[in-house]
Amino acid sequence: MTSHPTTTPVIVTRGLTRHFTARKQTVEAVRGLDLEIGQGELVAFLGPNGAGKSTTLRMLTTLLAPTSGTATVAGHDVVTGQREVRRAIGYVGQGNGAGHQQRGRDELVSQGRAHGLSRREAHQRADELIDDLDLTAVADRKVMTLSGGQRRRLDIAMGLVHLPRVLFLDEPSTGLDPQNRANLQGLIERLHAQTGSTIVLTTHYLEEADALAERVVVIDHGMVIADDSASRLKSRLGDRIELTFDQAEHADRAAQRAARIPGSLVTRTERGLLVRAADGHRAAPALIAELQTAGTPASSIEVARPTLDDVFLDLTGRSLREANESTASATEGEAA
Ligand SMILES: Nc1ncnc2c1ncn2[C@@H]1O[C@H](COP(=O)(O)OP(=O)(O)OP(=O)(O)O)[C@@H](O)[C@H]1O
Repeated sequence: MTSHPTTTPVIVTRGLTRHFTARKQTVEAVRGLDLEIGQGELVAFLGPNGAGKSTTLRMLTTLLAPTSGTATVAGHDVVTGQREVRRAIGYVGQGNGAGHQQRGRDELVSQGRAHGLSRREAHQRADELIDDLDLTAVADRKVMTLSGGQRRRLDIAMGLVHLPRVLFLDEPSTGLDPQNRANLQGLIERLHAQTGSTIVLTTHYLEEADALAERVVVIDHGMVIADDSASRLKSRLGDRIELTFDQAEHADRAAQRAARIPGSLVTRTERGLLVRAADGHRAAPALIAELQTAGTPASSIEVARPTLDDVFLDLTGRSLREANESTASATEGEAA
């Protein structure tokens, strides 16, 4: 289940663990993470709220010390080589990094100066980033007047000022509308292609992990439960063919026929059959034709390619979409 980087690892964790104790209760936020991420990979940590994604990121960015285990980033230990790690990385947290009253351009220049660039270099770098992150029209406005999407782009620009080898983005598109989310994803892909730097982001959006990441590390209850490309994770599960029949004996005969589809897994349902097969979408037309010829036609058929939510459901017995929705409504309830 684990995919190994083909390039030199830039992030390595061994048994990385973090516990929190609050009101005499211990929360095992991250439980023994073993990961290797290669130079230039674009990786998404995907998991429901509270899975341990941010805690992992905060340990990798030296903001939080591990309870046990080790992690190295760009060859430096996150505990003993904090300063070196910080120099090698950019980190964009969930909050906004730029000051509200400042202009975006000034914030970028100050950030460059803080990283040791000369005034001229800092201005030059700010210009480049404003261009790269589509901020030209708004760079001279006060940060507080920017839209959510524009602020996220400015935050990412802030994280990139010092040309980091590794960029960490904690839930970059949370709170953005679908259009801005899509724009931001396009931008992250473009940055990755342009700079070749390693990008690690956390998300609980299935579509985002699917569309963006070359590698999806699925985290649940503080542990890695799957680690591969989205397409491989899904293809292992197989397409889903759902057939319904007017007569039970037709379904019986169809089950025998469907069992001959290579690698298929056939289950009887109340009204028919559920078939899982790697190339189900290709096998389905022949199956329908055969059932028709045999005089046992299906009354309806639905073919669906698996989603990452199906993968999560298969691994945990829970839907990630529902897990997120229930946490969101619980949080709204608390806030009310
Ligand atoms: N400072 C803290 N004190 C106590 N518990 C904490 C603290 N930080 C995180 N936790 C707990 O650790 C667990 C993992 O939290 P974490 O923020 O890493 O999850 P996450 O996967 O990033 O979730 P989200 O998508 O909501 O950001 C949760 O149960 C959370 O409540």
